[in-house]
Amino acid sequence: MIITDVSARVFRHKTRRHSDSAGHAHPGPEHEVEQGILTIRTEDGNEGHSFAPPEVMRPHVLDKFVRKVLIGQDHRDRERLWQDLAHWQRGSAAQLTDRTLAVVDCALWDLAGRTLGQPVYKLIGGYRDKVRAYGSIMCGDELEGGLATPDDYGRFAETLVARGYKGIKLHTWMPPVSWAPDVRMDLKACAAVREAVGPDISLMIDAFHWYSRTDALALGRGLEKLDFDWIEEPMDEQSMSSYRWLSDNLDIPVIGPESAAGKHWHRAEWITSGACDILRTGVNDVGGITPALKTLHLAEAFGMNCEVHGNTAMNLQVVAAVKNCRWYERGLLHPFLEYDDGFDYLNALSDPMDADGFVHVPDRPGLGEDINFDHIENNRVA
Ligand SMILES: O=C(O)[C@H](O)[C@@H](O)[C@@H](O)C(=O)NO
Ligand SMILES: [Mg+2]
Repeated sequence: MIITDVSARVFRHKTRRHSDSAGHAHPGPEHEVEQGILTIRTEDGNEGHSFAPPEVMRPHVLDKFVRKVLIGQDHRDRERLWQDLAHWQRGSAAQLTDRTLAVVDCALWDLAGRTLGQPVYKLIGGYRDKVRAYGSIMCGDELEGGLATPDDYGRFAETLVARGYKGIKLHTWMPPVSWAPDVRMDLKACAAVREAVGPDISLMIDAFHWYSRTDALALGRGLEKLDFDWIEEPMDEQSMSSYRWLSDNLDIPVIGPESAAGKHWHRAEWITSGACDILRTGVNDVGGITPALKTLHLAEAFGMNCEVHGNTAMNLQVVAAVKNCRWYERGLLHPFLEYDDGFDYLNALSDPMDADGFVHVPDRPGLGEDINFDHIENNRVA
């Protein structure tokens, strides 16, 4: 049970996903990128693993903070280990981030599951073994036949419904797209999708994240006419009062915060201030599975749903362990990419979806990732 080692490996894998200057993903030519895998090992030889960008588990962070908290401790004491790391953030000169807390917490949950031969959601307390997915479309682009026009979105939405999705979220056009942002174009894309899929598919938007209050209001009013289920991150989430103002002035549910710092503590303030109608959390956004569960349970106490941000095994395990979350966010999707091809460092998809749009939680232990360790060793860079 005692943790004896915490290590990071960095390896290369191939992908066609590229990040733009705002960090949003778009398709491009196949290239190699670096990925990190954190491994926590105990005295009896059991291991837990979690993936994250290499900088999140760089030597300085592991040496100065993570190893000092974990080594010699009982790996089952996840709550205390998480609290100890979270308390060290204040005095870490901003070097110990929520993303590092997340990868450590996820590796500890994976370790617990692999040690006991159980999936994480069963350790938490399972609620379901499959969950409806919404297709989360990439931000718009200027690629011919990609997501360059409202009709492109409409055509792609038709293919997603044919694949089985019963919900679709549009990330619309944002800079560095040359003419973005544009509320009218956002609404044209949303109208094209509603026209293409009909009234029975749930639709949501995740818009340009820095609209003014009046632009966000105009967008929301337009979406109400298209019967969208929620409006997400149309303004800077650091202005909670702007979201309270928007929620007061719109009928369409406002969801958030996704990217605002402050973990479950700040999300409690969003609830009590009336800044959102649906809460939002994400394993990477709040520092792990442990605080993501705290956020979901907080929302439940207020009679609210809380939607979980992002795909990947760790978010699926959390969604499978709660009732007050309608969807699993499956993406990001684009006409030029085949999401079901997965990654070359995993032997199987962590979020397989059936023809009815249900994602089935893998019955594998821990986070449920079928890791290709040969690929990792054969492509190591550190
Ligand atoms: O901002 C991004 O990187 C993407 O939009 C990403 O966070 C996306 O997954 C999202 O916002 N989902 O809600
Ligand atoms: Mg979002």
